[in-house]
Amino acid sequence: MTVVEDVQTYQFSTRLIFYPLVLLATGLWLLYRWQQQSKLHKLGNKLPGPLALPVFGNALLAFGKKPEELVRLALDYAEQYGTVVRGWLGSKLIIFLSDPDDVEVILNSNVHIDKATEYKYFKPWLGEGLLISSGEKWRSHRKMIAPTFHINILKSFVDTFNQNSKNVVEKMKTEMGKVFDVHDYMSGVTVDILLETAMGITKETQDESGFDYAVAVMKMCDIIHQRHYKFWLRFDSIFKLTSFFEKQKKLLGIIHGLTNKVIKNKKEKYIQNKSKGIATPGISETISSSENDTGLANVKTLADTVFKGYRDDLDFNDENDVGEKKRLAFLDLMIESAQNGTNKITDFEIKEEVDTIMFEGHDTTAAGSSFVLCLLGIHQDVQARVYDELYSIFGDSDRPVTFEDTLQMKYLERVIFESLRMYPPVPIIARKLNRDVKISTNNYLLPAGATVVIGTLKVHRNPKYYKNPDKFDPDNFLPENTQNRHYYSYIPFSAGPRSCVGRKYALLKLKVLLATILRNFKMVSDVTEDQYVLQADIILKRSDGFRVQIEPRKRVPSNVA
Ligand code: HEM
Repeated sequence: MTVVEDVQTYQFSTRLIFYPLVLLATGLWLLYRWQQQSKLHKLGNKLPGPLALPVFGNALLAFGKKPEELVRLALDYAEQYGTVVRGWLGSKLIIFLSDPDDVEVILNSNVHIDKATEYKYFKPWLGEGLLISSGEKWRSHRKMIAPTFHINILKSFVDTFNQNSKNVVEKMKTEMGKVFDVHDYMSGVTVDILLETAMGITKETQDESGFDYAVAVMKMCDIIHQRHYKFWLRFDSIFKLTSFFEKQKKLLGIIHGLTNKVIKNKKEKYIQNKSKGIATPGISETISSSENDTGLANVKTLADTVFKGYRDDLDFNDENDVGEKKRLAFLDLMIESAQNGTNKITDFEIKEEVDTIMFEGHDTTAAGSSFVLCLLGIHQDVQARVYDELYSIFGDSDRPVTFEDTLQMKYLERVIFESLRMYPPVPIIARKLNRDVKISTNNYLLPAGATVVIGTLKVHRNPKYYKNPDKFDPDNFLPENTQNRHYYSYIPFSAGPRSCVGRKYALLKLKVLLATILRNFKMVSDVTEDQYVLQADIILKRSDGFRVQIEPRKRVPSNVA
């Protein structure tokens, strides 16, 4: 090659690189200028938050971080910038809120009820079930599903809660004297309970697939969580090229395998019964009359005070009980509605709702109960008080828990509430703003198009509402401390029209399950709370594992033991 040819080749390859680079830089600059002019950016940039880079925004802050490091990062920013923090994920505006007044504006609204676009990663798994759906579909399904967790239906579940709690106690006995992860046991038992209660699948027709299901759910949550904070995984085209996609396919095979089997069994049973002229058994009649006999109708629980200001449909459902309706458990109602056309729901929609309830109904309570057991292992004085309360109700008897007993478990209830305060199983709630909204902090105007993220963990640790917010203290829920507290300073179940439909189910189940475990075992833990490594997955977990030990419980008051 001659020198002239050399120079020509060099000039040609330089142009080949130079011009596309200029074009790309101009494109990015124009995009940046356009972003700066838009209303979303103008209003977004008035909010406090870390310095954002052109085009990337703050996306690189999460780069290379492990899930457990993200909790610390989020809390540090909240510390630095206050109760309103803005972040840019590229051109996407994310606003973190943690002041109860601001939280109330969003959660108590009938306008800002659409879930953030980030929930779309759940779609291959949950479809458009209640957790994700919006508009008329959400409204009509919520109206149908919320009453299936009516208090009268829940009372009929108490025997099943007892039986399964006893089963898990038997299984846990094999761990005596060892350090073990109690979450494994709580996952298994909460899946079994859901299958038997909400889904109406009897023990005889269950197999071991419940545990595989629970493990698959945990792994699926991890993939979805990674898609939230690793921005390149947000693009389906890139995600499909990664190993996560293949893993997700396998996990969904296990998860949907179980839910499809559950629906198929139930449907076959319904059709069989129908051909024999047998109607699906309802629930209300027997329960309403037994409740009146014991005079329990007016007994108020801590939940009645704490959640009074939530203004959701759960209390309305209970207080406006006509008493004569035939009540059906969740899946019975879905199947019957689809078969006889009383409520408009297709087979595909039933599947979406079954997947949603199976997930929301087990993983949350598995985390909730595991946190309580670990905390009691640390706070022996609190555990002794819980045990004494249980002893005063049951003495040394081994009898099962009744619904009436649960109404007397006042201290255990405070312990559960305090644990849900410090370690809320659902650590964030995210909404998409379809309209501009003014919040009370500095009268900020949050623009339509932004994603609002409510950091429950932060809301629950506000020193204005909790004297020692980082200290585990069940007395935070003494009547004198709850009476005048801002309702939205405690939102483990969210609040307003999109609050958790399973709240009452969860609290009743937790009482029966925990009471049974604590009547049989003393929890011990040598891990202190400041050693917990929290992982703000979809569900809050300890990435160091829920490690505890158990000792056999002597059935005598704690000061005699
Ligand atoms: C300790 C246990 C539980 C906690 C802490 C909890 C918490 C929550 C929270 C915070 C939400 C709102 C989520 C959001 O807006 O992104 C929610 C929604 C929901 N939960 Fe729960 N939950 C629990 C147990 C249950 C149970 C046992 C069930 C069912 C059996 C259930 C079913 C649902 C459903 C279907 C929704 C969606 C409601 C809607 O959007 O209309 N949850 N839960």
